[in-house]
Amino acid sequence: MTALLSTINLAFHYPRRPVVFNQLSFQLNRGDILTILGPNGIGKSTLLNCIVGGLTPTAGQLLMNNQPIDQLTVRDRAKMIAYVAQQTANQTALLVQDYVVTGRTPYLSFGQVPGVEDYERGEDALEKLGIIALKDQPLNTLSGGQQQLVTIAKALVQAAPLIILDEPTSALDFGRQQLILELIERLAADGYAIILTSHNPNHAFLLDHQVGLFAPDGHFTVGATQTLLTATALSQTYQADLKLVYVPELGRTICEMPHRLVSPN
Ligand SMILES: Nc1ncnc2c1ncn2[C@@H]1O[C@H](COP(=O)(O)OP(=O)(O)OP(=O)(O)O)[C@@H](O)[C@H]1O
Repeated sequence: MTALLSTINLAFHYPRRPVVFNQLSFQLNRGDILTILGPNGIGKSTLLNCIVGGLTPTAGQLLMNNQPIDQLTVRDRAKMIAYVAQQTANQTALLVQDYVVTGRTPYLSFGQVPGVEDYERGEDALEKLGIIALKDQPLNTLSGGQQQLVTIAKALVQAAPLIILDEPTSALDFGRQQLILELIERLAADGYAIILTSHNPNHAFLLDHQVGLFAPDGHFTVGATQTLLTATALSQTYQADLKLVYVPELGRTICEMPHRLVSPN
């Protein structure tokens, strides 16, 4: 079977800076979820940026359906990959519904304005994310978490088979985190492939698909959550003493910090 996305021996370094990653390979098919974990500053966003074309890998290949991604036009790439960058405050005064519908740009010809169907898709996405009530509000009047949900809605209307989410839950409360993780599961069940980054290993345990784990030396390993995420691997990754606990009520393992952060004398 042809993989939707293949990264083959990918390497990257910023100009005059050390290597961020090297010999990085993995494949992703429709229906797959890859949760990327790793310490701060290790290269998670850089890897995503290479995949979406914001950065050019210094070595290796990136293929989409066996075709080099850099041979796709910008428009075709946008039809294949929807990308939600790490959350920063968005100062645009566009109304939420008008902003979300810009996700339809790859499907519009030059100068064509979005039509009723595009707006309906936008409303659908806002409904899915539970924020339809915000549709007439200017984006720059929303909270960080609300903006994060809006940018995910924009990615959904792009209707690309690969959705890349850089820390999609970073600004969200517990309930909204659950909503996004459920949405990711539903999208995968509908045949989308999803790559997300997270600082919370429990997101990987909850999603229970594939994990991409950056070690502190930049080495990247991909595997099934249950196999790859051992207490030793996670403690090494985060340079912390972490415990894995099986919780019968949840029917799964969770990752926790030790009971006491500082032992009593
Ligand atoms: N534009 C840039 N120029 C030079 N170095 C950069 C640039 N952007 C990032 N870096 C460096 O590349 C490395 C990887 O950064 P990246 O943002 O990919 O890490 P990350 O794993 O996403 O981090 P975090 O979890 O903190 O968001 C870091 O050492 C960072 O300082």
